[in-house]
Amino acid sequence: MRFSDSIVALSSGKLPAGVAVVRLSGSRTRFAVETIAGKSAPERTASLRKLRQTDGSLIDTGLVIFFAGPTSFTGEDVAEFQVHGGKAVVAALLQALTAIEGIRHAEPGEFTRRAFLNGKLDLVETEALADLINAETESQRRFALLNAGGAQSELYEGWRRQLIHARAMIEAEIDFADEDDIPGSVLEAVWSGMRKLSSDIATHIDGFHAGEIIREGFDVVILGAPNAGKSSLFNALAKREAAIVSDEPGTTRDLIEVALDLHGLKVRLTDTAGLREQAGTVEGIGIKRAKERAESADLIVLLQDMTIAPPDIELPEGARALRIGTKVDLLAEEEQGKEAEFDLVVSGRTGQGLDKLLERLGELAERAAASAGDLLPTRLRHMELLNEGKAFIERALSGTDLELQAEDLRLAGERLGRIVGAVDVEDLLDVIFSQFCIGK
Ligand SMILES: Nc1nc2c(c(=O)[nH]1)N(C=O)[C@@H](CNc1ccc(C(=O)N[C@@H](CCC(=O)O)C(=O)O)cc1)CN2
Ligand SMILES: Nc1nc2c(ncn2[C@@H]2O[C@H](COP(=O)(O)OP(=O)(O)OP(=O)(O)O)[C@@H](O)[C@H]2O)c(=O)[nH]1
Ligand SMILES: [Mg+2]
Repeated sequence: MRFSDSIVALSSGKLPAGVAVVRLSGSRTRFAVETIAGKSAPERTASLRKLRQTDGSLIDTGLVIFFAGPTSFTGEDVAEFQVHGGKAVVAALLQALTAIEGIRHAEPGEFTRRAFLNGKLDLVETEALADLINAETESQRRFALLNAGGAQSELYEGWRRQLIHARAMIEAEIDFADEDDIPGSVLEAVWSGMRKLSSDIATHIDGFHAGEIIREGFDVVILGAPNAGKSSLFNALAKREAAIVSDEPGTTRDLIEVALDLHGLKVRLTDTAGLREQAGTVEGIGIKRAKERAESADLIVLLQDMTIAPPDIELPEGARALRIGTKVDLLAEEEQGKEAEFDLVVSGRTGQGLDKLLERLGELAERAAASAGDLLPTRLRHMELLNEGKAFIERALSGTDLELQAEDLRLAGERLGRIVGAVDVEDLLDVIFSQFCIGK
């Protein structure tokens, strides 16, 4: 595919920085390198050059790398200028490049969009590349890298090939039905293959939440009566004073969230308003939010002040909870039998039990998350298409008319093709590429 404009952007991060990478892609690339760097640059080799404005004045001395299309990231001619990472240096270089006819600033994700349109990446790999750039934890990085390398795409392409093969077998049966040279067992094998495929897709779909835990984080909500010590524990785990602590019951009203990295997994921890019946308007809203938030949590950490009688707190049905006794530092020696009533006891004041709690949270997150090599749907977009595809396979399986059954398998394959972008996806591209930053 040939685009009329060449595009340029700062591809490295926030300035000032040690070094900045300015990337250029498109048919004007060779000319731009000759203009700015004085002469052409050798392919895929860094050369140190004086970079100049069109009037001959020096912008910076930097490294230039040229990648000839189609064997480049975008599939077009690409050049990179690695310059000193000053704001004015980069501004002057971008100014000089965009002053060249046919070169303009890139839009967010536009380099990757060109890579996709030139067949360098499919849609699932593109989404995984966005995840890789946003990865903050080890598990996010490994998961994204696997899919950016095409593992998830290969799974879907394999399923699509099976569907195409099954259709071919059915078409042959339709065409030669009276010739008796296609044994009946061929169709039997086709349908048993489709039953297996449908169940493989179902298993794959079931893994979505495990993948979501890697991508979005394991969702832990702290609940308890007012003054139970929720915010104190929350701050101690977050290692900063993110929430206000006071001896006044009803201090916290809004949901407050921090992200922790436990065992290489993202864990989202939310502090909430203390649950009680008698509360003012604002506190009442906070309590409603706390309850709603708890409904969708992966884990509830239920806190109870060990020095007072246990309040009556109802957890959402089917919720997984850890019961934590707080303020253990205030417990008299003769009361220590109480500890047996809890999964763990802690003190936000002395720090007792915090390491154990973090360890437990990490273990539970690990258990709920997918393991590194698992292939899972990573977007609701995939889930919708997988569900639709599976429904078509099931309709084919329960059908009786070979023509209609073959058509259902075609529709199923079309849905899988939409996931990787092998069939018309024009309508999706803007959504997907807008996830990227400029320069990618
Ligand atoms: N300086 C720099 N570092 C970078 C990138 C970049 O664009 N520039 N990348 C950008 O994201 C990543 C590396 N990804 C890349 C992927 C493909 C090609 C490429 O030239 N592909 C050709 C040739 C492949 C080959 O020779 O093996 C191709 O696919 O045809 C380059 C970088 C990470 N590091
Ligand atoms: N001794 C002792 N005091 C604690 C401990 N944890 C909290 N406190 C005290 O208990 C009071 C309430 O603590 P918070 O952390 O604000 O309690 P909360 O559960 O967030 O309360 P609300 O936001 O009002 O629902 C404060 O005075 C804290 O200093 C603890 O482990 N030991
Ligand atoms: Mg609080």
